[in-house]
Amino acid sequence: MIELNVAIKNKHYTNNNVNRNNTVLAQVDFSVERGEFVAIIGPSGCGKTTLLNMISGIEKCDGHLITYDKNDEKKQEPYRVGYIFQQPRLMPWLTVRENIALVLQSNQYDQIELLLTQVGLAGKGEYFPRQLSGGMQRRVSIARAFAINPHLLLLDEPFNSLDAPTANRLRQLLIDLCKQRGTTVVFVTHDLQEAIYLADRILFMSDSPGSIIHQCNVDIPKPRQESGVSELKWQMQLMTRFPKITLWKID
Ligand SMILES: Nc1ncnc2c1ncn2[C@@H]1O[C@H](COP(=O)(O)OP(=O)(O)OP(=O)(O)O)[C@@H](O)[C@H]1O
Repeated sequence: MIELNVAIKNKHYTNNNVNRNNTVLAQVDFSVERGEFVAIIGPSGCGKTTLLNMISGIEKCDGHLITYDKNDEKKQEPYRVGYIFQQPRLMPWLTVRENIALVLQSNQYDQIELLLTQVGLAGKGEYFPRQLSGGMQRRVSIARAFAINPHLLLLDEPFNSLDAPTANRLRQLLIDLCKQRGTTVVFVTHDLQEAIYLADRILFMSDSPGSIIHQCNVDIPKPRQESGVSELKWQMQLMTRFPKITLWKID
């Protein structure tokens, strides 16, 4: 069953200061199945964040078609989209618990402890963001996104600039939470190995203006081992001539 349909003819920004239109996306068409984990990979500046912003509704997209599935058992509820940004974007003056409570109704606060335990932050609810490491702050942003139990979760290079073991632990945490809840995911990255480790399907974006130029299913059982991921990475590189590769080790 289709969860998300995207049909964007083109998206441009008007940069008044240089009196120019900048076309960022052109002919971006794809669908995502319910419960599917799709990674979108492309070079810096090809429009990945813009695409997520359009899907989430942060960015206006008049005339484009972005439709969500309102399936039977959930159709009485508002459609919920979670978004994990490149930076954790926590409110520095609020505690961990208060940062998560921001997205909840007061009758849902009892979930917070369970979420903190699930992301490995039991007992850290009264800490302020400045008292946490970078990896712990990302865990809070993951807990906050899952707190609304999203139908669709969008992630924009959420594990950038973390050391490899921390990033690997958070990737596994993401896989576990999505599996438990059956969350549909669109995950943006510029790291092919990360995409292969996480995704059921990878969409490759061209350089600016961005459009989808290839797609590949990742038919390796999870949990994925480093050898299988590396082998598929080289095959995909050959097939797509995708130039930007970051190597990291799966532990
Ligand atoms: N609000 C804006 N106004 C004008 N131009 C913008 C705006 N937001 C993004 N752009 C331009 O759109 C293009 C794509 O930006 P975007 O952030 O979507 O790319 P990206 O693929 O996510 O890049 P990265 O991987 O480096 O994060 C860039 O040329 C950028 O300058």
